[in-house]
Amino acid sequence: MTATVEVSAERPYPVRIGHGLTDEVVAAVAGAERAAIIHPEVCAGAAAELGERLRATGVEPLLIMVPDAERAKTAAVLADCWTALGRAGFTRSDLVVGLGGGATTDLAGFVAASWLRGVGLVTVSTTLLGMVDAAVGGKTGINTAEGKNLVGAFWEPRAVFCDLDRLTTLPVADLRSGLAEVVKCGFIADPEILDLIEADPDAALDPTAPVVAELVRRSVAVKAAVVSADLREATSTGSAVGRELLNYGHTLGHAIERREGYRWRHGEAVSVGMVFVAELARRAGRLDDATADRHRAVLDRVGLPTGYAADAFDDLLATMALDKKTRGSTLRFVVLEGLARGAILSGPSEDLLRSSYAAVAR
Ligand SMILES: NC(=O)c1ccc[n+]([C@@H]2O[C@H](COP(=O)([O-])OP(=O)(O)OC[C@H]3O[C@@H](n4cnc5c(N)ncnc54)[C@H](O)[C@@H]3O)[C@@H](O)[C@H]2O)c1
Ligand SMILES: O=C(O)C(=O)C[C@@H](O)[C@H](O)[C@H](O)COP(=O)(O)O
Ligand SMILES: [Zn+2]
Repeated sequence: MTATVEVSAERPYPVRIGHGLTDEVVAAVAGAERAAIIHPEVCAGAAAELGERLRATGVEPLLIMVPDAERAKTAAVLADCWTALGRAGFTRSDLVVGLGGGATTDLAGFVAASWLRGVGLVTVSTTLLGMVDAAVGGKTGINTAEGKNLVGAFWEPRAVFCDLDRLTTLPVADLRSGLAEVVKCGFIADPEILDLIEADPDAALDPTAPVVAELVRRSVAVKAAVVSADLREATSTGSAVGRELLNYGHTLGHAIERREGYRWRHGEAVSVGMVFVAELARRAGRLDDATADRHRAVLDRVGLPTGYAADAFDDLLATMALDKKTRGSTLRFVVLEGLARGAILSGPSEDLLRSSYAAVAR
C-alpha cells in the first residue's frame, strides 16, 4: 500500500511512501529536458537504472556521483556539482534529483537551491533517516570546518519518494540511526510511535516488518505538520516553539558529530543529545522523571548510544555556541515539558549544562 503525506508549505508537495515507486519518480521528472541525478556510489546502480528510465521518456540524465555520507556535504563537492551542471548547460527548466541518504539529499537540495538561484528538486530517499526526516522538509545544506549544516537554504522539493524496498540493503547501524529521528518524533509529537517501538524493538529494526512502514508514515506526518506550519523556522517566540521543535536533541548532537569528525552517525549523536536535553529539562524543573527516564530506556532498547566522553563538555559547549538556535551569546535548547509538549529553554547556566552533561558522561 502506498501512502501520501502532503506538505503544505509555500509550494505544497507530496511525500509518497510505499514499495516500487520508480514509475512515480519518472513521472515526477517528466517534462524536464535534463535531470541531474546526484547520488553516492552505493546508489550507482539505482541511479543508472533511473537514468535509463528517464532517457526513455525523453529526459536527458546527467549522473553525478558524490562522495559517501558526510563527505558529500562540503563546499568542494558543492562546487564540483556546479561545474558538472555548468558543463552540461543545465537550465532553469531542468531538474535535480537527490538519490541517496540524508547527506546526499542535503547536498543535492543545496545544489538545486543555489544553481541559477533555484531549479526544481525531487528527493528519492534510500535510508530510513532520509525517509522520516532529511528528504522531507526542504532544509538543505553543507558543513564547514566550524560546524554542522552551517551553510544552506530552505528549498522545497517538488516531490519526495520513500521507497521502502530500498531499506532492505541498508546496514542495521544506519537503520538504527534513522530510528533516533523516529524516536524524536515520538517524544515531540506522536507518543504512539514510542509505544510501537517499545512493544517490539526488534521489529522496528526489521525493514520488512509492517511496523516500519507505520513508523515511517507517522514520522513523516509529524515532520510534514511542523514544516507546513513553519517552513523557514521563523516562528519560535519566547518559550513557544515552531520548526525548531524538529531540532530536539540536535544542539549537543551536532556538536558530538563535529567532535567525532562525522565518524558517528547523525542519529547516534542525536540519541545522546536527546538523553542530555531530557536531563537538562528535568533539572530545570520543566520535565517529569518518568518522561525523562523514558528517553534512555527506549533508545537503549534499540541499541542507540546514550552516553559520551566525560572529558568532552568544554569542547562541546564551544561548538554549541554556533548552533543555529543560539542568539548572540544565549544558547537555546528545545526541551519537553511533557510528552509532545515542546518548549524553548533559553540561556541555561553553565553549571546547569555541566551537571546535566554529567548524566550522559561515561
Ligand atoms: N535536511 C534535513 O532536514 C535533515 C534531517 C535529518 C538529517 N539530516 C542530515 O542527514 C544526514 C544523515 O542521513 P543518513 O543517515 O541517511 O546518512 P547518509 O546519507 O550518510 O547515509 C548513511 C549510509 O547509508 C548508505 N546508504 C544509503 N542508502 C543505502 C541503501 N539503500 N543501501 C545501503 N546503503 C545505503 C550511505 O552510502 C551511507 O554510508 C546527516 O548529514 C544529517 O545532518 C538532514
Ligand atoms: O527539519 C528540521 O528543521 C530539523 O531540525 C530536522 C533535523 O533532524 C535535521 O538534522 C536538520 O538537518 C537539523 O537542522 P539544523 O538547522 O540544526 O542544521
Ligand atoms: Zn536530525
